[in-house]
Amino acid sequence: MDYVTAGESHGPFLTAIISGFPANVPLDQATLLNQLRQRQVGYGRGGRMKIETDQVQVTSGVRFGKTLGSPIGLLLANKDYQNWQHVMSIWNEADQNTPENRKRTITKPRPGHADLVGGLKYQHLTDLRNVLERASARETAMRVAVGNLCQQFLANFGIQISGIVTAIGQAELDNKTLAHVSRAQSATDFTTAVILPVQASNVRTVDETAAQQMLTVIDQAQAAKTTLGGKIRVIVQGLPAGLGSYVDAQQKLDARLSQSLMSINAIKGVSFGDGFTLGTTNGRATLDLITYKQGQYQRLSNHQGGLEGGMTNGAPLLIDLVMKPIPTQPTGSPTIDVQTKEPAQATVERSDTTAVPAASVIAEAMTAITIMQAFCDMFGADDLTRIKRNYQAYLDEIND
Ligand SMILES: Cc1cc2nc3c(=O)[nH]c(=O)nc-3n(C[C@H](O)[C@H](O)[C@H](O)COP(=O)(O)O)c2cc1C
Ligand SMILES: C=C(O[C@@H]1CC(C(=O)O)=C[C@@H](OP(=O)(O)O)[C@H]1O)C(=O)O
Repeated sequence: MDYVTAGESHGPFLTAIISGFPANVPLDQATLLNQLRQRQVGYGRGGRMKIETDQVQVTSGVRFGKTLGSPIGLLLANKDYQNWQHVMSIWNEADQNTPENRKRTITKPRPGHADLVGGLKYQHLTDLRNVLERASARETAMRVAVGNLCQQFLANFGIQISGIVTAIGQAELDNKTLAHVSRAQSATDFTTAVILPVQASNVRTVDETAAQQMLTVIDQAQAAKTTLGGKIRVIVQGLPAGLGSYVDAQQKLDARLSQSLMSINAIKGVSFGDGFTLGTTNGRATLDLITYKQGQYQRLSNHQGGLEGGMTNGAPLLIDLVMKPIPTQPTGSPTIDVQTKEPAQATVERSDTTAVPAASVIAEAMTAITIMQAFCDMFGADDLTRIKRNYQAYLDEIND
């Protein structure tokens, strides 16, 4: 299974083509649309999210609610395109010289964005909009759609992925709450508790008090005309041991997950299990000791985050991400105009105060894509029933 997306932030559509998605997988449209909505509604988003109501259309590869095994086409209209038709004109060269377009031409690169280096690399210095339109995180709407189809596939095997906000700026979940959501004493404890964010808060965290603090720091940042980043924990429950491999660098699942999660805009770090604290702990305290109970190998702890040697070990995956603060500052930031080479203020368009809640949804999607790829590598990718048979045979073999 693989996919490609296309689309500019203010262009007419985002599109995706997914190839190699197995046949006969039931898909639910409401689940797909709800996941897209989750990406949009996070507290701290700017004006753009008031314009859009992301509604993805499935254009191929699905019939009567089930996949056909043929490429799945997805189409998502940017409502904001109505306001940008001339600026984003696809064929009409004359549109380049309208006063409206001249006003929207960008020559003052924003630090923290792809603007400057993208302009140098692709020869777009006369209008950096040619860079930022694709570098924008708008494209992640389509990745969430692709990822949700993967989540729906994985649900057939009891695999559940939760992306939870653990910090926004200084407002952080306390250690006890963090431990509660992810560091139970044995691997089996995890499978009983499905982790869901507190829905009402719109910050996708798991604790009401922390949610209130997060809302407050977002309001404070907005009032102070600055922006915030934060942290996210992704938890994957219900995994079999053995996804990924130790035999080739490219097959290592921790490496593949890192690549896919780091590809989310503004994510600056990924760690697994106890992560960076492993570097300051002694070895004995970090081992997840092995037991054998009721015909299954189990672990007494989960310091490694469910991965050993590039493979899942049957414990839940625990992945932490850090997101930098939104780079565009409401008051602008000093830069250099690439036409005049003179100091200038970077271009400011409307912007989010924070997008950590949205990124937690995108993180679920990227994790689902990578896990599904590893799953299909191992159990096949043609037909759901056959994949289920292969999966069951493997479980019977390793659990005997
Ligand atoms: C969901 C989401 C929304 C974002 N919204 C904005 C925004 O409104 N303004 C902004 O400056 N950056 C925003 N970003 C971050 C930029 O896209 C990102 O920092 C930029 O493309 C540079 O990429 P890098 O930070 O990965 O190096 C957002 C990121 C995500 C994931
Ligand atoms: C459009 C989305 O996020 C955008 C990501 C983004 C950026 O620079 O990454 C900048 C903003 O775009 P605009 O300039 O149109 O307001 C965000 O709104 C989205 O998440 O769907």
